[in-house]
Amino acid sequence: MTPNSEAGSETGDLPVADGRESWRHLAALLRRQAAMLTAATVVLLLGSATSLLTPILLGQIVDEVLDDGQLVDVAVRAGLVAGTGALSAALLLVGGRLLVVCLQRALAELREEVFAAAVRLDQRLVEDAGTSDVVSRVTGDVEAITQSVSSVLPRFVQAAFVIVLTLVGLVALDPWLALAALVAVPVEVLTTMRFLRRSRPLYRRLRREEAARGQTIIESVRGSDTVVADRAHTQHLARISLRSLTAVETQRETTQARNRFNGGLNLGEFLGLAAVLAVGFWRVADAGLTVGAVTAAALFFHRLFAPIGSLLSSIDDLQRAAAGLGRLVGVLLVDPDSAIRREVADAGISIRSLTYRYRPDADDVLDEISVDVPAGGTAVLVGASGSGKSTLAQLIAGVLVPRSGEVLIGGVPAAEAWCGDRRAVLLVTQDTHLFAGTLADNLRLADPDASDTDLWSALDTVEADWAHRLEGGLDAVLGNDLDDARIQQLALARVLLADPAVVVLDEATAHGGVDGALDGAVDAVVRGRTAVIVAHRFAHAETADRIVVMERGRVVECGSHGHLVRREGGAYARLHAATLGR
Ligand SMILES: Nc1ncnc2c1ncn2[C@@H]1O[C@H](COP(=O)(O)OP(=O)(O)OP(=O)(O)O)[C@@H](O)[C@H]1O
Repeated sequence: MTPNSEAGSETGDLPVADGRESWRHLAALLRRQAAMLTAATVVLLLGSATSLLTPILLGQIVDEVLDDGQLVDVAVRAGLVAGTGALSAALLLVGGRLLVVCLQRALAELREEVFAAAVRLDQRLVEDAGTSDVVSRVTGDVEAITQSVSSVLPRFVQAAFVIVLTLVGLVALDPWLALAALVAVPVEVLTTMRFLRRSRPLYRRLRREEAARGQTIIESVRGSDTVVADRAHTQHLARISLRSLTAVETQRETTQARNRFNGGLNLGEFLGLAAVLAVGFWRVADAGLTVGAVTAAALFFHRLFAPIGSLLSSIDDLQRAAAGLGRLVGVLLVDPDSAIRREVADAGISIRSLTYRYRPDADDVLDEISVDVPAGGTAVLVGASGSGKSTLAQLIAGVLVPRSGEVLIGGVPAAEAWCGDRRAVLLVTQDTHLFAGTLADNLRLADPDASDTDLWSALDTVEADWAHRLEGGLDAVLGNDLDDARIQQLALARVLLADPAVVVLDEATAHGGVDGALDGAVDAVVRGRTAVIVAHRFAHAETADRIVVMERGRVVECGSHGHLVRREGGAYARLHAATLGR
């Protein structure tokens, strides 16, 4: 990973690309749209050039009127003003649209790359940085860039073209008038430099603070059970308020900076226009310049200001987009292959003195856990909601990495455990997700090389009889009408296809309902592997090698069903009795 130059300590370690890195990436994406980009540039240049004719024609109309010219000449020129105005508007519209299309295409590619990289990120890095940091990059930052790409950038490019061509026109009309117009330049430059110096760090701070606020909200919602149990509403609300207030305060500072910037721009415009009119007065009196020419120059200058204002105020949005781009490209800087792979000796699980907290400043949710599951054995985790079962399951699956103690699969840390070219351990949760595509697409995520026969065999093993009734079979496009239990069956079929040595099922049968419709599928998936099952019912506990009973992040009992259920007053016996009594 490249060093993180921008991410603050508050949001951990996800890198942010610097300007050069972001530009290099953007340029590579734009090169793929070279033809359309060239067409857009040519059309925009033509549109800007055509728009220059309007002030010249209006100046000529002024001279015609002052010289008592023919009405028909005035009318012809007025017609030309309307015609060139319409042509210029049409060209600028078409050029702007072309530009938006190629920028949107480039952005779509970037978004796909970033999304693909985000889902491959090391979970520990994501947790350290704060989940909401990743989420805000693929949502808020993408939104800031999309907005710039769709409206700000085309406006910026158009404005830049109009400014350059208008300056050329002004010099051609009368160099003294062009010189007078330059009075505005130092005011504009100083105002802009001051604004850039002030706003750049402000925008970055704002994005960080918004991410931190999002993270606090996510944590409070995720841990709502504990918040309610500990009666910690007030503290959590206070933390959210504090983070929100900090972000609002920074937002206020950015608005203030922007207002000062706009005031500076207006002052520059006033000084420049006054100078052009004063010099124009002198040039008409002493150098024989026509009133029409000075009118054209004043209009040129005035016209210059709309694009200058638009260009300079676009800088504001472009900076926000640039900050977002740096954060997006930063996700691409994380090397997904940096994860260490180590071959496991066998499929046994060994957990030693494991303690875990989600954030360095949070409380421990697991405390000194030590459990062994021999290769091929099954352990069932039971306990009240919030006791830490899912956290332990994720640590065993290597999705989370211990902060203290160890979780070993076949002698190597779970997150680094591989069997040949596959991960040694796989986690299935109750979060059912159907991926867009066909039945085969949903299954081949686990093994892209699986044959149709392999897919049918996996489906039959998890008792997914419904798949045979689908029109189109494996090529049937799956839709929202597939219920959660069926989607869960697909997840279990994927385990068979991925064929890991160790499987962790976190409430993976929850959608099977109380009658245990998925129990047969789970038995099939567990057969021949080491398994850890987080159970919401006791179906698998009765046949498991060992049951691990958890309370408030600790293991309070461990043993077989027969042994634990007979322990009078024991935690498992109580849970079991409570479930039967339901
Ligand atoms: N991503 C997270 N960030 C912060 N805290 C979390 C996160 N996930 C869980 N927690 C907290 O960790 C503690 C243990 O939660 P965990 O989900 O592991 O328990 P559980 O026994 O699986 O509960 P349930 O049966 O309700 O799923 C709880 O206090 C929970 O609020």
